[in-house]
Amino acid sequence: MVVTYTIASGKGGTGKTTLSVNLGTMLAHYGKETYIMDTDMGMANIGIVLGLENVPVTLHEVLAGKASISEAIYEGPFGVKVIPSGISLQGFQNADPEHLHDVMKEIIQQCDILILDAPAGISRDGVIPLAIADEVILVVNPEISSMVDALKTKILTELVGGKIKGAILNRATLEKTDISIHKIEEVLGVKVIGIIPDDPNVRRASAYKTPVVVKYPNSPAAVEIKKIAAEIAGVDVKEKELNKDSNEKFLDRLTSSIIKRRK
Ligand SMILES: Nc1ncnc2c1ncn2[C@@H]1O[C@H](COP(=O)(O)OP(=O)(O)OP(=O)(O)O)[C@@H](O)[C@H]1O
Repeated sequence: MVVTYTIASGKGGTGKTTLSVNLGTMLAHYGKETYIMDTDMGMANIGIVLGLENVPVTLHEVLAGKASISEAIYEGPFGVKVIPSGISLQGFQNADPEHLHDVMKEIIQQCDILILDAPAGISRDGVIPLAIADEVILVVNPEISSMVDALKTKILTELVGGKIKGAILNRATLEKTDISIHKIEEVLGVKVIGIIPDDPNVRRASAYKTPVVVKYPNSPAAVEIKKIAAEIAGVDVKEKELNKDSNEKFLDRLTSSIIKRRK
């Protein structure tokens, strides 16, 4: 059965695109036919982070009725399929998000998992990916403003009949001021399904237009993303593949520090 996940947050810059691209890449690596679609049509980033910014056909043209979806599918790392949105404002203006559901129906005929990278903020168009996915994953940073916006996104998702799978804490640090997992779960009323550390390798990898799980597979952020992907894919990934040993101390320290903290 196909599963569609929307990666959302409310607040901008929490790591939605980073997670969409890296989770999608790993899900493909673990044998799932995975598609990533950039539904952030105004501020499209997936094409940029994967070096697909100059492709001739994007989701914009498909939603404007000028191209078919098969023309807008590109191959990414580990065979993940990518449907970028265009970067031109004209293309954005011509695209009709109301057609997104029909496009999605076509794609799910050919894949196991579809990941929708949602736009930040609460807009009419931004609500569509929250409503049409099977499950929404909230990406939060360990700060109050991120939590407040994630809570709004959760409420909005439920209002439009969507379902939340859980939250991923991204850019976690050992700072005492970081919000604890306990607090996140209490405030959002959802489970935290992954903790990804703040890791300079993420930005380093994006300079090479390559996901961190590919460029720096043993970095702390990559290891945690691989764990989340393995869980979603339902595969038992060997510790060697996760490079658990070399990262164990850092990640264990980070996780227990975050879990223990109470605000
Ligand atoms: N775990 C991390 N460690 C360090 N940097 C990170 C991490 N996750 C994301 N970043 C960086 O944070 C910035 C924002 O990430 P990203 O573009 O994925 O966020 P976004 O939520 O998709 O943003 P937008 O709302 O603008 O679409 C990028 O520069 C990215 O490289």
